Amino acid sequence: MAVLNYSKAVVPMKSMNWNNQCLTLLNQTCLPQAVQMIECKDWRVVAEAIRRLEVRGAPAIGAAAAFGLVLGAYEIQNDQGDFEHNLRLVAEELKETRPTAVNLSWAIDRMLAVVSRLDSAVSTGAIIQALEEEALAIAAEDRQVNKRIAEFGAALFEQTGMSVLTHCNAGALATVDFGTALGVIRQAWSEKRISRVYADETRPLLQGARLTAWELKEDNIPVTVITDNMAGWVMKKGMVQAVIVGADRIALNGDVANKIGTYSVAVLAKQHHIPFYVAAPLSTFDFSMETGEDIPIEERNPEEVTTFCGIACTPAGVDVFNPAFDVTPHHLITAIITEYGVLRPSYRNAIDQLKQQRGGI
Ligand SMILES: CSC[C@@H](O)[C@@H](O)C(=O)COP(=O)(O)O
Repeated sequence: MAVLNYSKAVVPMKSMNWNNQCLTLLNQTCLPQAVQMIECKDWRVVAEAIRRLEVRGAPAIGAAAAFGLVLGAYEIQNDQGDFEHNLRLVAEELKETRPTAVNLSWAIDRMLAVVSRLDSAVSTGAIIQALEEEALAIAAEDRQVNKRIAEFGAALFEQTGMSVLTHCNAGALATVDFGTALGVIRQAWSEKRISRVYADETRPLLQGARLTAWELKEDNIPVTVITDNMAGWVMKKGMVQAVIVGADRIALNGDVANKIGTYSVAVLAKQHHIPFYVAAPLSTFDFSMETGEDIPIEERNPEEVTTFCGIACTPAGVDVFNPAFDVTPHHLITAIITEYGVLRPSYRNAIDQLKQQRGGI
């Protein structure tokens, strides 16, 4: 694995780049202290980067895994045995890197569907080319989708100069570019509808304090970082007029899995009569899941909780519970902003209507 350190001036704020059979990832575990790129020429490096959260955020891990599969295809092209069978083994390993964000399996399934559609007589080289084109399409579409989400979402902020609260990081880093919740914020800021963002620090891995604050500062959007336990007081004092977050998986009834702590923020927003918005592309919807009850919740290494910046902050050997996500029930969600428009309760009906309009999804 090659690691490159960049000066700030030459880094476009994009989470990844594909060039000449190499996926370059902006290493998010190093931010904000260092801007470091990881060069992935082996699909296993991509898989490890997803596991370690070097690349993270639902749409970003989907796109990274798609490029990972292309790297896998290049590697196995001269192997003994059936190419498609071996490709599916790589696909399975990539899919298993993180369980909650459905964009990961969505992207891998979309890649495999390309292979299934091709004539069986087609050469391995042509299959790889088709896979590479599909991965590039997934990445390119992500930006366009986020721009559409941003336009629909910004219109929800009807006054000028509003303050909003966000949790975790649903920005350019968490997508290929621009972001979902932070995309809406970027757009609303440019239209002067939003004047300040409160960023929950988002324990245990500080995606809010490290990543959201970094992105917003780079864009000169005023941001105030608060610790997670301050959100209620900030709402009580009337300091925020809306909450907007991203999502990792949305069930048919509108239940939303997102970074641990999102549920608490939604409960607080309800108590303070503050609208709670979710911004997510259709690739984050899991149409096979009736409710959020069935969404698999990733549990991560206890060390993420027992240490802070590498220093032990609990007694050795203490029991730890470390779910990376929680599920916010649909009744706490004011609206879900997608690239096809704003969905309002009942989400089941709204999703059905969307399906009908699009002739299936
Ligand atoms: C547009 S990103 C939406 C979500 O993926 C994001 O809010 C989130 O929960 C990310 O969790 P992470 O564990 O950092 O991958």
